[in-house]
Amino acid sequence: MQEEEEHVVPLLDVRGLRVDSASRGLLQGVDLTVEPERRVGVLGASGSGKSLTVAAVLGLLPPALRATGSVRLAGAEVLGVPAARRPPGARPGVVRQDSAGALHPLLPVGRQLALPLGGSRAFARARVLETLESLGFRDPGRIAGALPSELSGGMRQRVCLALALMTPSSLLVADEPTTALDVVTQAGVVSLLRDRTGPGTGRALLFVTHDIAVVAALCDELVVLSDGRVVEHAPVEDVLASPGHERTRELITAARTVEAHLYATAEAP
Ligand SMILES: Nc1ncnc2c1ncn2[C@@H]1O[C@H](COP(=O)(O)OP(=O)(O)OP(=O)(O)O)[C@@H](O)[C@H]1O
Repeated sequence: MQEEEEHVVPLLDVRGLRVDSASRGLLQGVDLTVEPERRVGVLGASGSGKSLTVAAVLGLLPPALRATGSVRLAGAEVLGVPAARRPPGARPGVVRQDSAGALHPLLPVGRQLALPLGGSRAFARARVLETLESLGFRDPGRIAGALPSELSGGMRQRVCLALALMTPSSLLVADEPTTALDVVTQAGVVSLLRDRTGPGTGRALLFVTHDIAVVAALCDELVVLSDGRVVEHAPVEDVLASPGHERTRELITAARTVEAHLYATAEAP
């Protein structure tokens, strides 16, 4: 008897995604899947197509660009459908590099966090305080009453993560969330993302970055984009041990060079 192959339905299934401007092709047919509770890193040099791919997943492509292909999220076709018109499960939570821009500047963060929640005010407040506390805020009541401008960059990034966790979607999209942070704060955000996504959490992660070291610390799989195409998609440890594409080798070599330089600088008298 033939052994039955395990078939996992992807949570996110991007197929043949092309994005064209009036003058040229920007994405040349991106294929990308994220299975439930997996953490997938998307790596690529500047201009390789990471932001456009994420924008298509989030429903944020600029109207002047033409997109074809398919983006299925939690069973729904969502290519070209803005987040507000999608079923709740197909509106991913998002954490971006620009935490200040992602939050309303004049609304206390507790009120912003309560917006996606239904139920009574007391229920929403309890849920907000509990989420803030679970993300390491020692005085969640004070944070809930603060304006975004009254928080540090790292604190704002944790508030954005709290906001993303309020959404009912099983996909969290993180677009360069640690780039603007110092190394210690960066490590804290990576560790929170690791706790809140992956096996047993009910959430998968699509993590976009330039930083291969962060992908190695956080992700199960790595997708490498180059010139608007996926050139490699494999488990992280396999890619690091034996990169299958020239572009991946370049990214790994570049990361090692930076690391070696940092060590040399740190050890210099
Ligand atoms: N609105 C737009 N109109 C025309 N071209 C665009 C637009 N947005 C992006 N592009 C082009 O599409 C290509 C991919 O851009 P994208 O922003 O996805 O790259 P990226 O990998 O996210 O780069 P970075 O790491 O620098 O953010 C680039 O050549 C970029 O110039």
